[in-house]
Amino acid sequence: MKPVESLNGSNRDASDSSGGGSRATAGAPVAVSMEGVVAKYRDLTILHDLSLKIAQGEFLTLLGPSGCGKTTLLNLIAGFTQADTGEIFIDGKLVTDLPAHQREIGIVFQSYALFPHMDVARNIGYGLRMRGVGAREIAQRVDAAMALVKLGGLGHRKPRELSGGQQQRVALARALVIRPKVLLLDEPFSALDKGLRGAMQVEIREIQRELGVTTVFVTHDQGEALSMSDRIAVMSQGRICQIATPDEIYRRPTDPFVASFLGDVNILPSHFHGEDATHYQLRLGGGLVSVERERLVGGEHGGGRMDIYVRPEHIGFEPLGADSVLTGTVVNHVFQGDHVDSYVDVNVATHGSQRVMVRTAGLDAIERFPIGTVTALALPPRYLTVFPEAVA
Ligand SMILES: Nc1ncnc2c1ncn2[C@@H]1O[C@H](COP(=O)(O)OP(=O)(O)OP(=O)(O)O)[C@@H](O)[C@H]1O
Repeated sequence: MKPVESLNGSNRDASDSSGGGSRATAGAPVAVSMEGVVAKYRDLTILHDLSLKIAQGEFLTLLGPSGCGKTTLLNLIAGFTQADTGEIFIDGKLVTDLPAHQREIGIVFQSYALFPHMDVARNIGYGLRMRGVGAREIAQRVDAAMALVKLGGLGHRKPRELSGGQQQRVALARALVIRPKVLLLDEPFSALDKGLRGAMQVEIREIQRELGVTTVFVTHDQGEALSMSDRIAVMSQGRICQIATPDEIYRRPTDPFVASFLGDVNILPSHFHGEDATHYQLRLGGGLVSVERERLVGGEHGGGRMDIYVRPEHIGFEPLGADSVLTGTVVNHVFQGDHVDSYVDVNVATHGSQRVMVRTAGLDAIERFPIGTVTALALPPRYLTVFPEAVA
C-alpha cells in the first residue's frame, strides 16, 4: 500500500501548473491519485497516459467538450470501468482492481437514477442497507442526511412526487449518507432550469465545504466550473491540457485550447520584432505591442509569427492618435444587460482585417463610439497571452 502523500510534497503532479492545490487545499493530503492511466474502448484510446492528484477536501472539476473523456475518467475513479494501464489510489490505497462497491464512493448521476418504487427515505438509506448497517443507525443517518439537503418531512414521498430540484437533493443525500471517501458528480445540474441550477450550485458547494468531502465534478459548462471549483482540469481529446485554480485557468492559460474554451477570447496574429530582458516587441497592425516575457507560454518563439490572445474585457477603446497600434471601425454593439459587446473591424497588417470583440460595462461604448466610428484599441500588456505559432 502506498503512503498518503501531501499535495505540497515532492511527488506533485507534473501537469499541475497551479503550484499544488488551491488555497483551500494547500498542504492537504492526497485523496485520489492516478498515475499513467490509459483507457481504451477496443482499439480507440480514450484517455492517454493520464496522471492526476486530488487533495483531501478538494472540489476538482473536469471540464471539457463532449467526448473528451470526462465521464470515462469519472467511471475509472468509481470503478465502473477498468484502466488498460496505470494505477489509481484512493487515500493511498491501490484500488485499480477493486470493484465499485468496495471503493466507498458516492455518486450523483445526471439523471439522478433514483429507485422509483422506493420512497425518499428508502432511496437515501439504500447504500446503508447494502452495507448491513443496523436499522436504528440507518434511520438516524437518513434523518441527518435529509436535514443536510433540506428534505425534512418528505421522507415518505415517492420520487415522482418531487420536483427536479428535490430529486437532486435525494440523489445527493443518498450519495453522502454512506460518508464516502470521494463524491463524484456527473453533470448533476443539467436537468434543472437556470434559476434553480444557480441556487443548487451554491448549496452543493456549501454542503461539500461543510463536510470536507473530496469531490470530482464533471461538466462541460465553463461558468459552473469557474464558480464552483478549487481547481479545474481542462480536458481535450483524452488529455488534461491544464489543471489549476479557476483564476489561473482564466487569466493565465498555458494552452491555446484552454484560452479559447473558457470565456471569449480574441486571437490577434502578430510577428516577432525584438526583445529585451523583460519584454518582447511584437509587430501588430500599425505598430509595436510590448508583451512581458513571462506572457509567452507553450514553448519558445521561432522569431516568426506569434499569436496574441486577449479577452474582450481586457481591451479598451482609446482616442485615435498618430502612434495608435490597433485601429479599426466599430461595426456593431450588442447590449447584454450589464455590459456591451462591441465589434470592431481592425487592420492587423499582413493578415488584413479582423473582427475584434471589446466588452465594456454600462452603455458608454454605444454612446461614445457609435457604429461607423473609427477608433483605436488599447491592449494592456499584463493581460496579453502569447503563443508561438507552432503551438497555437
Ligand atoms: N462504451 C463505450 N464504447 C465505445 N466508446 C465509448 C464508450 N463510452 C464512451 N465512448 C467514447 O469515448 C469517448 C469519451 O467519452 P466520455 O463519455 O468519457 O466523454 P465525455 O467528455 O464525458 O462526453 P459528454 O460530455 O458528452 O458526456 C467518446 O469518443 C465516446 O464516444
